Amino acid sequence: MENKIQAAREKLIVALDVASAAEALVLTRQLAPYAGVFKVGMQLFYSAGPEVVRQIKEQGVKVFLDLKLHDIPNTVGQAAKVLAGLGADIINVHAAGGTAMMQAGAQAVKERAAALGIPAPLMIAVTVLTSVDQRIFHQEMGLAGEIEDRVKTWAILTKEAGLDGVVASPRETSIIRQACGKEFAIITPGIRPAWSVSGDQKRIMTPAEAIGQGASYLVVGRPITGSDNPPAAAQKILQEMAEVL
Ligand SMILES: O=c1ccn([C@@H]2O[C@H](COP(=O)(O)O)[C@@H](O)[C@H]2O)c(=O)[nH]1
Repeated sequence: MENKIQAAREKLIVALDVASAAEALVLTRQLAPYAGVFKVGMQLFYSAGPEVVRQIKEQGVKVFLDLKLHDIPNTVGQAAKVLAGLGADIINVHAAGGTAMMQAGAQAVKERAAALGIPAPLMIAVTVLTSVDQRIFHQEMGLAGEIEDRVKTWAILTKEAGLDGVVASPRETSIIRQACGKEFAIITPGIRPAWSVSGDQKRIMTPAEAIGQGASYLVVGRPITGSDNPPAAAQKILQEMAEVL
């Protein structure tokens, strides 16, 4: 079982959606025994600045820099070059920006990492946000068809553009895995243990279900960070993941 707990730890990403480096570092120290990767999103990055990436990495964990770049190819390439220099282990763009945009980001990241002599971070594309359901997809976004078909199309586009994987709901994991193969990274937010509330997340699964579907990584934020006892919540999730590995 200890090996399975370790394997689950490598797959658990904690979303540090907090307003300061101090809060993020307290959570990282408390939760590092249970999670191998910590996610810096827009709230933390915009409030604490780039230095927070290095501070979190000093705790001996990996960093997923979740800034979801989405702009014209030149702008994304230049921004990705800056982000690659921060030492993050995972960086992302939006698949909706298209092939040229994704390639510009991926190429800039590889070149920058090579110039610095550091390992290139995984370059990942966000497909359809997990807060989107069929109604929002059709009526508000004006998009036709089923969400899972769009996710599959964008996952294939992402792979063909040379990126390493996608962010998607755990509900689309098996369809992506079939289309893109076992080496393709599938990062799944929208994780809700049975004992937690869904909040703004729409396309959700439990940690055990997501692992059972073949997700590479599970992103969990509020069920852990919003709990009265974050280490206990993380341990419970880790145990649930390990049981199906
Ligand atoms: O489709 C997406 C893409 C990114 N996220 C991010 O994941 C975490 C989830 O946090 P919870 O508190 O567990 O809901 C959050 O940082 C999002 O920005 C996502 O949820 N869905």
